[in-house]
Amino acid sequence: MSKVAVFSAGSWGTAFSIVLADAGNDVTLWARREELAAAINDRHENPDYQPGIELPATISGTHDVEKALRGADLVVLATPSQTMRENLTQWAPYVEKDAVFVSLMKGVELGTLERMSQVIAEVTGAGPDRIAVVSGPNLSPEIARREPAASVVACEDEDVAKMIQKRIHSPAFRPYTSVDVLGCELGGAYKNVVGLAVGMAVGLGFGDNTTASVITRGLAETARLAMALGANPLTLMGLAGLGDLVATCSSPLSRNRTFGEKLGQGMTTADIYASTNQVAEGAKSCSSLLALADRTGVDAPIAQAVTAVVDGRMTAQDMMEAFIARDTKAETD
Ligand SMILES: NC(=O)C1=CN([C@@H]2O[C@H](COP(=O)(O)OP(=O)(O)OC[C@H]3O[C@@H](n4cnc5c(N)ncnc54)[C@H](O)[C@@H]3O)[C@@H](O)[C@H]2O)C=CC1
Ligand SMILES: O=C(CO)COP(=O)(O)O
Repeated sequence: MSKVAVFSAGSWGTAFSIVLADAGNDVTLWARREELAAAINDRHENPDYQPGIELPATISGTHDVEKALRGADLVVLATPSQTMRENLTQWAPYVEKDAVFVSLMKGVELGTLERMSQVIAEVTGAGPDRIAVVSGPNLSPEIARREPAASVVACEDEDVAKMIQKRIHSPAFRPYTSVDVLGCELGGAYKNVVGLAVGMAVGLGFGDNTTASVITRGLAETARLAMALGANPLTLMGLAGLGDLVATCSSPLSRNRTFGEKLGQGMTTADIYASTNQVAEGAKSCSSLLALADRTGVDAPIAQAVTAVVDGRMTAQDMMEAFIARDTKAETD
């Protein structure tokens, strides 16, 4: 059986470990806390992030980095994007020589404005044939319950994408291949920002016309930036673009949409952070995506307004009014 190391035992790392185990892999799930690794081994459950879900026997927990990585030919990364560089710098010396990295993360690093595949390349020196991303409409509680879903595995080397596709195709999880790593990563990161804006509209009490308008203009904004940076426009119409955008913006399970809803109801960013232990990537990546759009010369009104609300410089109500009042233009400009 092939061994996969998964870092770490949060919501998505745990749910994806179930996919990997169901697809026939031997999974070692690394947990930051020893007690959580012990619960995974003793109770076959992750009580903190996927409570009530029985984990397959082929998933074992560990707090030992070296043990997790020994013999693993796939290294799956699912930590918050903003800590990845620091985390991977510590883990990289223990990674097997030819192991392939699979990023599940949906964020853009603050400061460097790098996508996660770029951070992985920089920290480890791995080439594009050893770096893949998996992205799509994959809300982790539904995946953990084995509800049917599809996703995209992207790698610049199509043969590697195909190899990973086989390794993660389970009875409930259907992966498609792509070579458009950039398009998949930007789709995944941007949908979180749009999810925040949609959540704000919901929190303000607005209905489906408002949310559909924000979702659609959000897709236009995502596509504008992604295409300017060289992505395939069809990627944005696919599972890692439209698919994930729809899932995130329509589901109360989305942490980004929920974060936005709380902002819409008048909570401050600091209060929302204090109320959850789970990551809402868009609250950080809104400003890195905005900076990336500025650097690329692309208009990004949603990222701009969401950043202002998250930073406490604008209210959600003012954001919605500003969207409507913007200079009018052609839809496809
Ligand atoms: N939960 C979901 O439905 C999905 C999440 N993702 C993406 O996966 C990534 C991880 O998200 P989740 O698992 O949902 O987050 P989470 O908040 O549920 O779990 C985060 C994990 O990272 C660990 N962690 C937190 N801070 C850390 C640090 N400083 N150093 C090392 N580890 C740290 C936590 O202990 C936990 O194991 C994010 O980029 C997210 O956008 C992608 C698809 C689906
Ligand atoms: O990426 C996700 C679904 O595909 C999860 O969304 P949230 O991070 O908003 O919960």
